[in-house]
Amino acid sequence: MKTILVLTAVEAEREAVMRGLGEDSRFEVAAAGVGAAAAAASAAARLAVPHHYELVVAAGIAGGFTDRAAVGTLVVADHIVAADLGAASMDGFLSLDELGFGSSSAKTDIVLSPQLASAIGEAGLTCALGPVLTVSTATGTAEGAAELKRRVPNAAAEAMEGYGIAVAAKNAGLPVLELRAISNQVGPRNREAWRIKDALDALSAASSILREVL
Ligand SMILES: O=C(O)c1cccc(C(=O)CC[C@H]2O[C@@H](n3cnc4c(=O)[nH]cnc43)[C@H](O)[C@@H]2O)c1
Repeated sequence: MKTILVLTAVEAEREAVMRGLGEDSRFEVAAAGVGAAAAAASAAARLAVPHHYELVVAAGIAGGFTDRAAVGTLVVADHIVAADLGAASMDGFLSLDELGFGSSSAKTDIVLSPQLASAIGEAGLTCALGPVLTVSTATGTAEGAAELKRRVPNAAAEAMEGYGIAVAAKNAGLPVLELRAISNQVGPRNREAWRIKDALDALSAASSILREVL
């Protein structure tokens, strides 16, 4: 039996995922640190063990785009997009793809992602299936949110680790999923409005469904 690696950013998210998964020896859950670099380094080090893993899951809380994901709801990524990785120009942002340096978008598992989103919905929770952006700087203004929507019009959420985990998974030849619970809206920064406990509770509930689906 192979192992499913679940990576969160911080310990509170790891504990929330563990609460949902319960005692299931198929899963290894670790807090990798905040940001794509920490997440990629941790994922790559773990995935260096040959033939041990079958799937990698990025999980945690996230900001939701107001038209796609409200606070307390869930998002499953169909694509993971490094939305601020590229170059600024007089004509606007240029992605890695436009620069000819590869792709800033990674596709998540084409079967499991919609299955997980549907199962979460059938359990009575609200779940969107759509692009989850990976950013180095959390958005803090309405203009910033609008610019990200220009780059990825159907973006559902933004977080800070997914693309790093997706690159490590791809390099190891493994599929990837991203599961996010929405703690705040993407837009003007208002840390007091973040509903972290609600999001962590939603993450636990969704992790329990993840266990059933896999
Ligand atoms: O303060 C706490 O108790 C606490 C508990 C759990 C998690 C946190 C975090 O701050 C986690 C940071 C993590 O969350 C993602 N995130 C959440 N909202 C956004 C956002 O609007 N934009 C970008 N990232 C967001 C991100 O992946 C961070 O790594 C605190």
